[in-house]
Amino acid sequence: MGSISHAITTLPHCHHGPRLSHSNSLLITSKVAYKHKSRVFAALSSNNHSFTPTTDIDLNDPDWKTKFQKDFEARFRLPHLTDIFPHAAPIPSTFCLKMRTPIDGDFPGHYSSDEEWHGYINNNDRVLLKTIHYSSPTSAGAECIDPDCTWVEQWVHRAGPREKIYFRPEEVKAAIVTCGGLCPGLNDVIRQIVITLEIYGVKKIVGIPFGYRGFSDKELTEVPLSRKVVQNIHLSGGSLLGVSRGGPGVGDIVDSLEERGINMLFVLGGNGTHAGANAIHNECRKKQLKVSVIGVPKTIDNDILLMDKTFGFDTAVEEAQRAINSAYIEAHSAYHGIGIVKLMGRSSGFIAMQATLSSGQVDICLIPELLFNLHGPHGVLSHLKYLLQTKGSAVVCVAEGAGQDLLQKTNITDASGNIVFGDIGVYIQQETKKYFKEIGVHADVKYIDPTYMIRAVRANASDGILCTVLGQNAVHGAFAGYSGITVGLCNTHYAYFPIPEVISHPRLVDPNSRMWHRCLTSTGQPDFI
Ligand SMILES: Nc1ncnc2c1ncn2[C@@H]1O[C@H](COP(=O)(O)OP(=O)(O)OP(=O)(O)O)[C@@H](O)[C@H]1O
Ligand SMILES: O=P(O)(O)OC[C@H]1O[C@](O)(CO)[C@@H](O)[C@@H]1O
Ligand SMILES: [Mg+2]
Repeated sequence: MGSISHAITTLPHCHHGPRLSHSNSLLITSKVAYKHKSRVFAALSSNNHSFTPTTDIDLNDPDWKTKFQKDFEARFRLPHLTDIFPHAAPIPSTFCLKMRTPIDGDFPGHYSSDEEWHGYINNNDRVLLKTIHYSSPTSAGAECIDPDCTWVEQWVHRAGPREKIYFRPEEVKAAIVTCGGLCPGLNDVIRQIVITLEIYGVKKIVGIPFGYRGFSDKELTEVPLSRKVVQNIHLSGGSLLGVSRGGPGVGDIVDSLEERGINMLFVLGGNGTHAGANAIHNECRKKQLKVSVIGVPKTIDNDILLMDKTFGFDTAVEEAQRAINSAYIEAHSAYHGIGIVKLMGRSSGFIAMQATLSSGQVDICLIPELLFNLHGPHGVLSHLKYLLQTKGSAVVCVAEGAGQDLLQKTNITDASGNIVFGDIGVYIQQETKKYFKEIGVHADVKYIDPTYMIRAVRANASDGILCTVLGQNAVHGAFAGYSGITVGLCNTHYAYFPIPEVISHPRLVDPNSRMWHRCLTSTGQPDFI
């Protein structure tokens, strides 16, 4: 490890660099990381496509790179039904776009396939996880494994239809469940899963109402799904099936799967939902059940690791523009106007950052990843005073998880165990009013909280496409025999990931990334510390 500490001591210090908020230090798990926490955080943990090795790397070992890649390949290997059913025999895929006239009746021994069709993905196809070769750990947003930033290819599995499948469509009962909070695009994904299942020839498709709770609540009954039922559901926001937090334990869910005869489960949700999906997958394995559990990441917060973005995020950013623009108009039209907009983002400030970048109307963007002071000579309030003096008005965009250290802890959790935050938007509004009154400067403060309005809208065009492809790939993954996996966009391609790899911690905005620097360039804000 000597070489690492040498490299780290030669790193230049950024005098105006951002102070990382407390949550970031929790992410540092690798041996490499102990040496220089904040830099390695930037190098390994938070970026789009970074990851932290589970095993220690001995960089003095001349073979470290090969070992690293072997470890990586093993970690990203997709769990498959043949792991527990080694003799499971595949059949030719029933998914073929060349001969797609559905066969009437009940599968008379042959499926609509065409051996000449070349539309399949080979199991050995891979997508490159990281595409930038950083030449120095000091490069903005650098993700390096060793001090020389050695180029190490990291490949993940390409998503899509396989030539051989491990389920006979007539033996499939597929279920879809949507959990957690709402997110634009849920209906688009449900719709596409149903449509694709039907193309494979599946007839039994159901929706589980109101998240995992639908597995245990006897009052709630399965929703039969078909192309006809889902045809137009993407035209509205929300979830056809309903969502919930909390609910039954994994054992009860798996018992319910068995009782209902469900052997394909599509789970749409965020970190918590995916943790649940992985536990369901593991329990099914333990009980030797031939069930495929496939996740589709759903979070407007965009806090799932390794993916370009999650569905609903683009729509959220777009919708946030309306609130920011209103805040700007209000602030700009008032004498010494200050507009404050709170956006979602429990631990990740992606919506606030991107909405700020996109609007061009924000002067101060506050995210959970970075500590800030409200009061004091370098605090937000003193900068607001400066903005009123120089520009006449100001707009603040704050993520809901930002500045929680400034608020009284609530010690309240929701049904899923997530901490209920104090309202940072209201707090900033109140403190701003108080501050300007105290210093005798007029300020007209307007506060906008559009959070639930943003989450409830239907997906925009770009999310509509993302949802469509994710939904289709979820079904391809299940028929291919995988389980305990999720699907995501990776450098513009679609990939399958083992669930634990994408939820080991929430993906965060990297304060050393170019994107955050661009945001700072756009707002012109200082560090508030
Ligand atoms: N570690 C876990 N293991 C098993 N199930 C979990 C776990 N964490 C959460 N769940 C279950 O997953 C469901 C959704 O969790 P949660 O409310 O945290 O939403 P989420 O999937 O993270 O989505 P969101 O992004 O909206 O927060 C709940 O029903 C919850 O009980
Ligand atoms: O009020 P609810 O349903 O708990 O949802 C709020 C949470 O949902 C999220 O949008 C994640 O889905 C977070 O940003 C937010 O904290
Ligand atoms: Mg969550």
